[in-house]
Amino acid sequence: MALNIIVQFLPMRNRFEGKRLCRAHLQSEAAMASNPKTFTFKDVAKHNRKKDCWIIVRGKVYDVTPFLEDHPGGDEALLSSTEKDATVDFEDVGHSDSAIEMMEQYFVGEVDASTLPAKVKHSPAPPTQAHGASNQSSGFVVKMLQFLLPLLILGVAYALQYYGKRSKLAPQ
Ligand code: HEM
Repeated sequence: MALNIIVQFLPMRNRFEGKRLCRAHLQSEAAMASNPKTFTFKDVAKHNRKKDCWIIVRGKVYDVTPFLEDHPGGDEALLSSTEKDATVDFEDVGHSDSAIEMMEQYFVGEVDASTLPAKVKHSPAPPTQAHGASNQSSGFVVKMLQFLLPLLILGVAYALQYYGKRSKLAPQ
């Protein structure tokens, strides 16, 4: 029943998008929408080439091979998003609503979340105590030099002037 409703709806959607699809295609598309295929991460990661490029975004798998040439962000952005969970990369770009709508046509299934590789933490390690201390002391030395250097120059200038005068006054 649900499948029939989807099959009836899909031709309208595809006519609107200017596509002509046969009934068998529509039925398989409808079946996939109601019962998506589940892939392991390893299976998806195999599709990592220009001629066969799959990406994972928010747990869903997209075959973006036909979109590589047309992707406004370039094919490299999509190719470098293979073999990983590209959700963060995708979201960092701030894709528009129309980009998100476009994704639907490349949807091929879902990824088994338990097969995804563990997330790598990219946050920088907190500075160690010794590192922080050496930074603080070098900052202090720089400040002292900034204060002392003009005084030192003044002192030398004064001393030169003083000894210059004395040597002039001294009997020949
Ligand atoms: C099925 C998946 C994707 C679709 C349908 C898609 C679609 C689009 C579209 C329509 C744009 C134009 C701007 C917009 O409307 O937001 C765009 C830009 C872009 N996309 Fe994607 N994209 C996908 C996946 C990705 C992924 C995984 C990356 C990885 C980083 C990516 C990187 C970019 C970049 C860098 C831009 C250019 C942004 C700019 O110049 O401002 N896209 N994409």
